[in-house]
Amino acid sequence: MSTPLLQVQGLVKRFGGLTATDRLELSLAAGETHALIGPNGAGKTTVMGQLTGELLPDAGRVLYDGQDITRWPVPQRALAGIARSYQITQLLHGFSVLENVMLVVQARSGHSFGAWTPVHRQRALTAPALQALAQAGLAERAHDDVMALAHGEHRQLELAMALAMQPRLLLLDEPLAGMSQGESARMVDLLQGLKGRYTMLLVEHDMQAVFSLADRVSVLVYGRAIACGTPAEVQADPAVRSAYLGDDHG
Ligand SMILES: Nc1ncnc2c1ncn2[C@@H]1O[C@H](COP(=O)(O)OP(=O)(O)OP(=O)(O)O)[C@@H](O)[C@H]1O
Repeated sequence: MSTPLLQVQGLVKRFGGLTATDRLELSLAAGETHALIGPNGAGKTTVMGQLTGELLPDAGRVLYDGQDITRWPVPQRALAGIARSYQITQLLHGFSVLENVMLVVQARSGHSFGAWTPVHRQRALTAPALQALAQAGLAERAHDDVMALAHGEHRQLELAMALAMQPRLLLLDEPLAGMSQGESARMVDLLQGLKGRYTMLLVEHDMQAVFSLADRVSVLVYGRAIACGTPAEVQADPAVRSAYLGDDHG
């Protein structure tokens, strides 16, 4: 069996007396879509933060492509291909959708394009930015001001910006949050189209979406993974049903 793209081993994160991540084990094969679910406060966002490098664990290791990245800072992980898509509050207003994504491409490229002619520079940034927008279903909005986007399109732009990082591991933090039914269905379709091309870790409260998208699901309760398996296995697990899916409540 090939090395998993992501391995989380014995991860622990404490906030004072609270153990938000409790000896977590997680493994994602390359190309897998893995959902992390659990009730409010279970520790899902805290895990995401430790994968991006925004939070440092108190114990345990994070291995990415076989390398120990536990202490790597955020930019190093991003350049290695770990991208997080979550609600971005700092879009550049007054700039187009395309220009906002081009800035991500420029940051990702790691150089200033100083020696390039404007035409070459423009092309080097535009083509990958347009490709990311197309993958996120926003190509036709490329030249509109970001302010003109509807909520669902805003979330698509966040996905495009994560894709512009050319990730191998895509961390999706509640991509359906606040969406209408129609917008959710569109986003699920888009994510369905990305399946297999990226390794994805999905945190999401919409169970219908989770069970339709994920190859495997890990269930977190009080920071601990109480179950991990296919959507069918997890839905049938008695511990999951009583702790999370509300079996006890009919
Ligand atoms: N910076 C922090 N300082 C102190 N406690 C924190 C901090 N961040 C999270 N917590 C606590 O850690 C626990 C896990 O929080 P976390 O946000 O990771 O849960 P979650 O599963 O993402 O919840 P939700 O589904 O509501 O987003 C919660 O009890 C939360 O209050």
